[in-house]
Amino acid sequence: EEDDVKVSLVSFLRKLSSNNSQIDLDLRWDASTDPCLNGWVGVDCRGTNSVRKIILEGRGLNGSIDAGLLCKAESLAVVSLRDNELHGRLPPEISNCTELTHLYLGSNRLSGSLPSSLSLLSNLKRLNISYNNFSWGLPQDLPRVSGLKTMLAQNNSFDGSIPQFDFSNLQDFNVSYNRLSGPVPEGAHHLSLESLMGNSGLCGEPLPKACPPPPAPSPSQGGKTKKFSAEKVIMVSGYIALGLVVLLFFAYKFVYRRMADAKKGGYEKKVADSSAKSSSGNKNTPSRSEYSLPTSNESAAAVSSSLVVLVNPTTKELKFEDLLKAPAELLGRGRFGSLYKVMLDDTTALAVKRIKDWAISPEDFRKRMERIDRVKHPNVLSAVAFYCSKQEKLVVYEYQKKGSLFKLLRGSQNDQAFDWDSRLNVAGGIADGLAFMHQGLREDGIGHGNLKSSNILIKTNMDPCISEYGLMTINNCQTSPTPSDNTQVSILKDDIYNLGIILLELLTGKVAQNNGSELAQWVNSVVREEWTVEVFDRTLLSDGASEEQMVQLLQVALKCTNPSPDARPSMNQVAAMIDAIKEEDERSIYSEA
Ligand SMILES: Nc1ncnc2c1ncn2[C@@H]1O[C@H](COP(=O)(O)OP(=O)(O)OP(=O)(O)O)[C@@H](O)[C@H]1O
Repeated sequence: EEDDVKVSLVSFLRKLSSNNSQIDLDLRWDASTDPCLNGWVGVDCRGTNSVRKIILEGRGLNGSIDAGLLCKAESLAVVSLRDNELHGRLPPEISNCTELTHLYLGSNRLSGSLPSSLSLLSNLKRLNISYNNFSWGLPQDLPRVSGLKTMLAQNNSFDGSIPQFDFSNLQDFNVSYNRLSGPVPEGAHHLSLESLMGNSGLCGEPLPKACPPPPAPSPSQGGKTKKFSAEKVIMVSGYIALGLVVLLFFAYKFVYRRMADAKKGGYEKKVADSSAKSSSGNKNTPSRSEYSLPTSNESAAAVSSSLVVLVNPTTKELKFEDLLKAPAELLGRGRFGSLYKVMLDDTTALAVKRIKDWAISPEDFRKRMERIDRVKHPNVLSAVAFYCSKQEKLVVYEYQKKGSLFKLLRGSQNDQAFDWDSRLNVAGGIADGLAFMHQGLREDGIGHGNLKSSNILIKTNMDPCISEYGLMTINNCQTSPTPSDNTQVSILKDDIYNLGIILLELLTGKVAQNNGSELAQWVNSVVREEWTVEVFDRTLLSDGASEEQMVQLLQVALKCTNPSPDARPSMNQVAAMIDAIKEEDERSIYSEA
């Protein structure tokens, strides 16, 4: 019996590592020894012969899960295989692990449908399958697992509707960035937007899009809805646009009233007539014009609450009302604000960042934005315009249709090509842009402040361009573990740390979570063990990318992510180091030729 379990677990690991004997050696799983007494790495026992936990996180496992073999260890309660490169399905035999309470499979490449037998795991408390490629519907009888407290399924390709969970019992729930559709279930209306967004077909509270009126019966009982018809897509985007216009309108009215109230010391009853005419305002120079908002003249806040246009994206000059009127779509909502795609006309798309909770005065904000606008680099996205009032801060950029580096990296996990030359070019471009900005804005102490792969956009020629420069100060955000005693310096040191994390993402093909410290720790631990090659994205190695250059870039990344801010290089030095690697690259191409 017991031997059976050992043999099964060893075979399970073989399949998990796709027969990588080095991993077998490292983990010391050996059927002739005892998992509980002989220290099988990643295995935890209760007593002597009952395996309770198997934790194999971030070990570069790239095989598949044989749940039949795994669940021979019947007493298993915790299984965590997250942050690997596992592919294939989650087999239905997972239900043989009847004692399972925690199943963590996040950040792998698992695909196919989730087995409906999951709902037989009656002890399951925490399920995390986020950041995989699972598709089809979420099992509709999953809510049968009555003790479920965590259900994280974000960033997959699930379609169909959201099952009727007992939401009052769920502590963590996230199904964002899938292809779910239909109404948000009753009982889920109190959930945060973050846990549902990124599903273009979902409607109802808390999403901005209302559901169409009844007769339409709730779609997809079986959870296997087909793709939307073109008609539906058009209808759905119509609703989003409408919802947003209404939302922005009310936001604007709210902001205006609050300002009017403030001006009157809060005593006088507000008499603001928000139907005030849309005055086109006092036009100044064509390159930099300020438009008064449609507030009544008595409002002294008119100067601060104005749309400042920095460049003209179209022949006609942009007005705040144009933004309000145009169809818009919520692209994302981060910790620091939301981003809307606004279609000015058929050809002009803008990205409007609405910054949340930034205690900066409108005047300081205006100065800051204008200061940043004076330092221009091809790898840094300049703002088209910005709007500021006491409550509302918007920054308008040109929409970049190729999307972000984050998206590109995730795509490359799904076998979309992102070769070494392009990655090196992206790395160099980001460093050049940042070095230029750091130099130009050093005295003002303006750094990027929120550097991460989703804020690196990819131009049509595959060059990177850095978005949202300077929208964070050390006070409203701290992304890296840099102590903030000298804030001016530390925001720049923060950027360098974050660039290091982006370099690690480019090298490993893995997407960092939170501030990337886990990714950095993992890379450091592998490098310490002298298994450096193990950290690199396998697709790069199999493409024949230069290992020497990858090691060189890795060294730059590790310098940038040094836990001690003072030990990190300056952005100029980073740019120079990457340049040197690139030059060598070019030389090697020539010599081969
Ligand atoms: N100008 C743009 N053009 C196209 N896509 C953009 C543009 N700016 C941002 N995006 C993309 O829109 C999505 C949402 O952006 P948002 O800035 O809200 O997210 P975030 O960067 O994850 O969060 P935050 O910046 O608030 O920390 C991201 O995937 C981002 O890459």
